[in-house]
Amino acid sequence: MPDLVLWGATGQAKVLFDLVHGSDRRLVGLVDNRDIASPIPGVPLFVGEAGLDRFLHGRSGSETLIGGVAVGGGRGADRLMLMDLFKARGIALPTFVHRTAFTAFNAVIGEGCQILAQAAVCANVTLGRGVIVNTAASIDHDGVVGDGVHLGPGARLAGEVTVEAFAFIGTGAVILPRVTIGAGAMVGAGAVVTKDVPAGVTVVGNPARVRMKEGATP
Ligand SMILES: CC(=O)SCCNC(=O)CCNC(=O)[C@H](O)C(C)(C)COP(=O)(O)OP(=O)(O)OC[C@H]1O[C@@H](n2cnc3c(N)ncnc32)[C@H](O)[C@@H]1OP(=O)(O)O
Repeated sequence: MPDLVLWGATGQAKVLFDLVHGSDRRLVGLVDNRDIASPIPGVPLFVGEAGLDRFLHGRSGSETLIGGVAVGGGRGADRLMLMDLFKARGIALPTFVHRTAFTAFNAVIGEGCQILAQAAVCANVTLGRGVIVNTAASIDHDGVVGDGVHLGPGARLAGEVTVEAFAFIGTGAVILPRVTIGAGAMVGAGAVVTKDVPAGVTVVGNPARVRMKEGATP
């Protein structure tokens, strides 16, 4: 039975703990940059990289150690950086797929992805590294989703949608067919995106429009 260590001790850690519950993976440690109480009874929390190294040195037994990064929101770049930090210590990064999720036989799923309860990753979809497909989110046929993207709960991508690296699609957003969401863009919860979204901007509403910061000139 592999032992699992998670970086991140917030809601996403609770979700991944539930995902592995009853499986052959056993959560044995949490790491977080903050010195907080462990949110999971009986699972110790270690603080920062130094804490991770203390945890590793204190381990006994021969169980394989695997890692997961429980960092959600729009923090895809942090997620990939923390994955690399685990890899540098020889900790493998499996993909987590909830038992109720659907993944097509020909979907290509990158290292360290998290596909949560009732999510759907459909035919010919490609996911990069460290992608979160949150609860009941779906990516229809031929979707291409870049590294570190997060699709929030219930987000719906129609066919042939592209989401570039580190974009964050909010809860319940809908992306129409063949649209491209640019790198690092943020799609607000509930938005309906009908046209391509440039890199780095935030869009909200139906139809989705770029949200201007106060004082910004259009
Ligand atoms: C399991 C999980 O929970 S995973 C996490 C999932 N998280 C999400 O889905 C969150 C997605 N985030 C959002 O939708 C955010 O509201 C954002 C990114 C669009 C905007 O966030 P902020 O920049 O902090 O905006 P802020 O809350 O200050 O609101 C600014 C204005 O935009 C409006 N607004 C904010 N979000 C939205 C939205 N999704 N749709 C329409 N309008 C919105 C606000 O009402 C406010 O309007 P006002 O100025 O007229 O009062």
